[in-house]
Amino acid sequence: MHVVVNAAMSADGKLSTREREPIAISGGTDFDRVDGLRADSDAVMVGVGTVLADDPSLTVDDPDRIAARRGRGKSPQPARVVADSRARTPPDARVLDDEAETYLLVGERTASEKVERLDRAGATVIATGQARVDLPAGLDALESRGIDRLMVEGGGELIFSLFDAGLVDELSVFVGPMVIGGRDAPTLADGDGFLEEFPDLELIGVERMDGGVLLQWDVA
Ligand SMILES: NC(=O)c1ccc[n+]([C@@H]2O[C@H](COP(=O)([O-])OP(=O)(O)OC[C@H]3O[C@@H](n4cnc5c(N)ncnc54)[C@H](O)[C@@H]3O)[C@@H](O)[C@H]2O)c1
Ligand SMILES: Nc1nc(=O)c(N)c(NC[C@H](O)[C@H](O)[C@H](O)COP(=O)(O)O)[nH]1
Repeated sequence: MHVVVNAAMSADGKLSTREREPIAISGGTDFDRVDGLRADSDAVMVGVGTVLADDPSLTVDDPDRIAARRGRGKSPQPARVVADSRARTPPDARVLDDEAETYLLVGERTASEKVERLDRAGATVIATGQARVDLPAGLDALESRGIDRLMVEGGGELIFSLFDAGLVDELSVFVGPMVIGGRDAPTLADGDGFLEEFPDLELIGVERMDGGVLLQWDVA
Protein backbone atom coordinates (compact mmCIF):
# COMPACT_ATOMS: atom_id res chain seq x y z
CA MET A 1 0.00 0.00 0.00
CA HIS A 2 1.20 3.53 -0.78
CA VAL A 3 0.53 6.01 2.07
CA VAL A 4 0.52 9.78 1.50
CA VAL A 5 0.18 12.09 4.50
CA ASN A 6 -1.17 15.54 3.66
CA ALA A 7 -1.77 18.36 6.11
CA ALA A 8 -1.71 22.13 6.47
CA MET A 9 0.18 23.83 9.26
CA SER A 10 0.85 27.40 10.36
CA ALA A 11 4.34 28.89 9.96
CA ASP A 12 4.95 27.74 13.56
CA GLY A 13 3.95 24.14 12.85
CA LYS A 14 0.44 24.00 14.33
CA LEU A 15 -2.48 22.12 12.75
CA SER A 16 -5.15 24.02 14.72
CA THR A 17 -5.62 26.12 17.85
CA ARG A 18 -5.25 24.83 21.40
CA GLU A 19 -9.07 24.57 21.51
CA ARG A 20 -8.90 22.28 18.45
CA GLU A 21 -11.34 24.51 16.61
CA PRO A 22 -11.36 23.86 12.83
CA ILE A 23 -9.43 26.63 11.11
CA ALA A 24 -8.61 27.21 7.46
CA ILE A 25 -4.84 27.36 7.07
CA SER A 26 -5.00 26.51 3.35
CA GLY A 27 -6.38 28.87 0.74
CA GLY A 28 -8.51 27.94 -2.27
CA THR A 29 -5.62 26.63 -4.38
CA ASP A 30 -4.43 24.25 -1.69
CA PHE A 31 -7.94 23.02 -0.83
CA ASP A 32 -8.44 22.29 -4.54
CA ARG A 33 -5.14 20.35 -4.62
CA VAL A 34 -6.35 18.37 -1.57
CA ASP A 35 -9.59 17.57 -3.43
CA GLY A 36 -7.45 16.22 -6.31
CA LEU A 37 -5.35 14.12 -3.93
CA ARG A 38 -8.54 12.63 -2.46
CA ALA A 39 -9.76 11.82 -5.97
CA ASP A 40 -6.46 10.02 -6.71
CA SER A 41 -6.75 7.88 -3.57
CA ASP A 42 -8.64 4.68 -2.84
CA ALA A 43 -9.36 5.90 0.69
CA VAL A 44 -8.95 8.99 2.88
CA MET A 45 -8.05 8.47 6.55
CA VAL A 46 -8.20 10.57 9.72
CA GLY A 47 -7.97 9.93 13.46
CA VAL A 48 -11.11 10.17 15.57
CA GLY A 49 -9.71 13.36 17.15
CA THR A 50 -10.21 15.02 13.76
CA VAL A 51 -13.73 13.60 13.41
CA LEU A 52 -14.66 14.97 16.85
CA ALA A 53 -13.03 18.37 16.20
CA ASP A 54 -13.94 19.01 12.54
CA ASP A 55 -16.72 16.59 11.56
CA PRO A 56 -15.15 16.32 8.05
CA SER A 57 -16.91 14.67 5.11
CA LEU A 58 -13.64 13.50 3.44
CA THR A 59 -15.35 13.37 0.05
CA VAL A 60 -14.30 14.67 -3.37
CA ASP A 61 -16.17 17.89 -4.28
CA ASP A 62 -15.27 18.48 -7.93
CA PRO A 63 -17.87 16.79 -10.20
CA ASP A 64 -15.27 16.34 -13.00
CA ARG A 65 -12.99 14.45 -10.64
CA ILE A 66 -15.91 12.28 -9.48
CA ALA A 67 -16.77 11.54 -13.13
CA ALA A 68 -13.13 10.71 -13.92
CA ARG A 69 -13.06 8.17 -11.07
CA ARG A 70 -16.17 6.53 -12.54
CA GLY A 71 -14.46 6.52 -15.94
CA ARG A 72 -11.54 4.63 -14.42
CA GLY A 73 -13.99 2.01 -13.11
CA LYS A 74 -13.70 3.16 -9.50
CA SER A 75 -16.48 4.07 -7.12
CA PRO A 76 -17.34 7.78 -7.43
CA GLN A 77 -15.97 8.56 -3.99
CA PRO A 78 -12.88 7.18 -2.23
CA ALA A 79 -13.62 5.19 0.92
CA ARG A 80 -13.19 6.86 4.30
CA VAL A 81 -11.19 5.40 7.18
CA VAL A 82 -11.20 6.49 10.83
CA ALA A 83 -8.66 5.24 13.40
CA ASP A 84 -10.89 5.11 16.44
CA SER A 85 -9.51 2.87 19.22
CA ARG A 86 -12.53 3.24 21.53
CA ALA A 87 -15.22 3.69 18.87
CA ARG A 88 -15.96 7.33 19.74
CA THR A 89 -17.15 8.31 16.25
CA PRO A 90 -20.67 9.73 16.72
CA PRO A 91 -23.25 7.74 14.69
CA ASP A 92 -24.41 11.03 13.11
CA ALA A 93 -20.87 12.07 12.06
CA ARG A 94 -20.57 13.18 8.43
CA VAL A 95 -18.06 10.38 7.72
CA LEU A 96 -20.96 7.96 8.27
CA ASP A 97 -23.30 9.55 5.73
CA ASP A 98 -24.21 7.71 2.51
CA GLU A 99 -21.74 9.57 0.28
CA ALA A 100 -19.01 6.92 0.51
CA GLU A 101 -18.04 3.66 2.11
CA THR A 102 -16.53 4.03 5.60
CA TYR A 103 -14.17 1.76 7.55
CA LEU A 104 -13.75 2.26 11.28
CA LEU A 105 -10.58 0.75 12.71
CA VAL A 106 -11.32 0.10 16.40
CA GLY A 107 -9.47 -1.68 19.24
CA GLU A 108 -10.32 -5.29 19.98
CA ARG A 109 -11.54 -4.35 23.48
CA THR A 110 -14.35 -2.16 22.10
CA ALA A 111 -17.72 -3.05 23.64
CA SER A 112 -19.89 -5.04 21.23
CA GLU A 113 -22.83 -2.60 21.67
CA LYS A 114 -20.65 0.23 20.35
CA VAL A 115 -19.55 -1.85 17.39
CA GLU A 116 -23.17 -2.82 16.61
CA ARG A 117 -24.30 0.83 16.84
CA LEU A 118 -21.64 1.90 14.32
CA ASP A 119 -22.41 -1.09 12.16
CA ARG A 120 -26.08 0.02 12.06
CA ALA A 121 -24.91 3.53 11.16
CA GLY A 122 -23.42 2.00 8.00
CA ALA A 123 -19.75 1.58 8.90
CA THR A 124 -17.60 -1.47 8.24
CA VAL A 125 -15.92 -2.04 11.60
CA ILE A 126 -12.47 -3.69 11.70
CA ALA A 127 -11.14 -4.58 15.17
CA THR A 128 -7.39 -4.77 15.62
CA GLY A 129 -4.96 -3.95 18.45
CA GLN A 130 -5.54 -3.58 22.18
CA ALA A 131 -5.41 -0.13 23.80
CA ARG A 132 -4.84 1.42 20.37
CA VAL A 133 -5.53 0.41 16.82
CA ASP A 134 -2.71 -1.75 15.42
CA LEU A 135 -1.99 0.39 12.37
CA PRO A 136 0.14 -2.11 10.36
CA ALA A 137 -2.56 -4.77 10.81
CA GLY A 138 -5.34 -2.26 10.11
CA LEU A 139 -3.69 -1.09 6.88
CA ASP A 140 -3.16 -4.73 5.82
CA ALA A 141 -6.87 -5.35 6.37
CA LEU A 142 -7.67 -2.33 4.19
CA GLU A 143 -5.26 -3.51 1.49
CA SER A 144 -7.02 -6.89 1.40
CA ARG A 145 -10.21 -4.91 0.61
CA GLY A 146 -8.59 -3.28 -2.43
CA ILE A 147 -7.22 -0.09 -0.88
CA ASP A 148 -3.79 0.35 -2.47
CA ARG A 149 -3.43 4.14 -2.26
CA LEU A 150 -4.25 5.74 1.10
CA MET A 151 -4.27 9.46 1.82
CA VAL A 152 -4.05 10.50 5.48
CA GLU A 153 -5.27 13.99 6.45
CA GLY A 154 -4.33 13.93 10.15
CA GLY A 155 -4.36 14.79 12.89
CA GLY A 156 -1.05 14.97 14.68
CA GLU A 157 -1.54 11.89 16.89
CA LEU A 158 -2.32 9.62 13.96
CA ILE A 159 0.43 11.09 11.76
CA PHE A 160 3.08 10.47 14.46
CA SER A 161 1.92 6.87 14.93
CA LEU A 162 2.09 6.20 11.19
CA PHE A 163 5.66 7.54 11.05
CA ASP A 164 6.51 5.56 14.19
CA ALA A 165 5.29 2.37 12.50
CA GLY A 166 7.26 3.18 9.33
CA LEU A 167 4.09 3.29 7.25
CA VAL A 168 4.43 6.69 5.51
CA ASP A 169 5.71 6.86 1.91
CA GLU A 170 5.10 10.55 1.11
CA LEU A 171 4.49 13.74 3.10
CA SER A 172 2.90 16.91 1.71
CA VAL A 173 2.68 19.92 3.98
CA PHE A 174 1.16 23.27 3.14
CA VAL A 175 2.78 25.90 5.36
CA GLY A 176 0.30 28.76 5.64
CA PRO A 177 0.96 32.46 6.24
CA MET A 178 -0.10 32.63 9.89
CA VAL A 179 1.13 31.99 13.41
CA ILE A 180 -1.21 30.01 15.70
CA GLY A 181 0.99 29.39 18.74
CA GLY A 182 0.14 27.55 21.93
CA ARG A 183 2.15 24.76 23.56
CA ASP A 184 -1.00 22.62 23.61
CA ALA A 185 -2.04 23.24 20.01
CA PRO A 186 -1.77 20.11 17.80
CA THR A 187 1.32 19.95 15.60
CA LEU A 188 2.05 17.94 12.47
CA ALA A 189 3.41 15.01 14.50
CA ASP A 190 2.47 14.76 18.17
CA GLY A 191 2.40 11.43 20.06
CA ASP A 192 5.48 10.79 22.22
CA GLY A 193 7.93 12.09 19.61
CA PHE A 194 11.15 10.44 18.46
CA LEU A 195 14.31 10.52 20.60
CA GLU A 196 17.03 8.88 18.54
CA GLU A 197 16.07 7.63 15.14
CA PHE A 198 14.20 10.23 13.12
CA PRO A 199 12.44 9.45 9.85
CA ASP A 200 14.56 10.81 6.98
CA LEU A 201 12.81 12.88 4.33
CA GLU A 202 13.91 13.65 0.78
CA LEU A 203 12.59 16.95 -0.57
CA ILE A 204 10.88 16.38 -3.92
CA GLY A 205 8.83 19.55 -4.38
CA VAL A 206 8.58 23.20 -3.32
CA GLU A 207 5.81 25.44 -4.63
CA ARG A 208 4.51 28.89 -3.64
CA MET A 209 0.77 28.78 -3.12
CA ASP A 210 -1.94 30.82 -1.34
CA GLY A 211 0.66 33.10 0.28
CA GLY A 212 2.39 30.07 1.77
CA VAL A 213 4.42 27.16 0.46
CA LEU A 214 3.72 23.55 -0.38
CA LEU A 215 6.52 21.18 0.63
CA GLN A 216 6.58 17.63 -0.68
CA TRP A 217 8.85 14.90 0.65
CA ASP A 218 9.51 11.24 0.01
CA VAL A 219 10.12 9.22 3.15
CA ALA A 220 13.43 7.35 2.91
N1 LIG B 1 -4.48 21.45 9.46
C1 LIG B 1 -4.68 20.21 9.08
O1 LIG B 1 -4.27 19.81 7.97
C2 LIG B 1 -5.40 19.26 9.97
C3 LIG B 1 -5.67 17.97 9.53
C4 LIG B 1 -6.32 17.08 10.39
C5 LIG B 1 -6.64 17.49 11.67
N2 LIG B 1 -6.36 18.74 12.06
C6 LIG B 1 -6.65 19.17 13.44
O2 LIG B 1 -6.01 18.25 14.33
C7 LIG B 1 -6.77 18.11 15.52
C8 LIG B 1 -7.03 16.65 15.78
O3 LIG B 1 -5.83 15.98 15.87
P1 LIG B 1 -5.49 15.01 17.07
O4 LIG B 1 -4.04 14.79 17.04
O5 LIG B 1 -6.13 15.52 18.32
O6 LIG B 1 -6.28 13.69 16.70
P2 LIG B 1 -6.18 12.62 15.52
O7 LIG B 1 -7.11 13.02 14.45
O8 LIG B 1 -4.77 12.31 15.19
O9 LIG B 1 -6.85 11.36 16.24
C9 LIG B 1 -6.19 10.76 17.34
C10 LIG B 1 -7.02 9.61 17.84
O10 LIG B 1 -6.95 8.55 16.88
C11 LIG B 1 -7.16 7.35 17.55
N3 LIG B 1 -6.15 6.36 17.22
C12 LIG B 1 -6.42 5.05 17.01
N4 LIG B 1 -5.32 4.36 16.82
C13 LIG B 1 -4.30 5.23 16.92
C14 LIG B 1 -2.91 5.06 16.84
N5 LIG B 1 -2.35 3.88 16.60
N6 LIG B 1 -2.16 6.16 17.02
C15 LIG B 1 -2.71 7.37 17.23
N7 LIG B 1 -4.04 7.58 17.34
C16 LIG B 1 -4.82 6.51 17.18
C17 LIG B 1 -7.07 7.61 19.04
O11 LIG B 1 -8.38 7.53 19.56
C18 LIG B 1 -6.52 9.01 19.13
O12 LIG B 1 -7.06 9.70 20.24
C19 LIG B 1 -8.02 18.91 15.31
O13 LIG B 1 -7.87 20.15 15.97
C20 LIG B 1 -8.10 19.12 13.80
O14 LIG B 1 -8.73 20.33 13.49
C21 LIG B 1 -5.77 19.64 11.25
N1 LIG C 1 -5.53 20.69 3.85
C1 LIG C 1 -6.08 21.27 4.92
N2 LIG C 1 -6.00 22.60 5.11
C2 LIG C 1 -6.52 23.20 6.20
O1 LIG C 1 -6.42 24.42 6.34
C3 LIG C 1 -7.20 22.40 7.16
N3 LIG C 1 -7.76 22.97 8.24
C4 LIG C 1 -7.29 21.02 6.93
N4 LIG C 1 -7.91 20.24 7.81
C5 LIG C 1 -8.08 18.82 7.52
C6 LIG C 1 -9.21 18.33 8.29
O2 LIG C 1 -9.33 16.94 8.29
C7 LIG C 1 -10.54 18.86 7.80
O3 LIG C 1 -11.42 18.28 8.69
C8 LIG C 1 -10.93 18.43 6.40
O4 LIG C 1 -10.12 19.10 5.45
C9 LIG C 1 -12.35 18.83 6.13
O5 LIG C 1 -12.79 18.04 5.11
P1 LIG C 1 -14.21 18.26 4.39
O6 LIG C 1 -14.07 19.50 3.59
O7 LIG C 1 -15.26 18.37 5.46
O8 LIG C 1 -14.34 17.04 3.56
N5 LIG C 1 -6.71 20.48 5.81
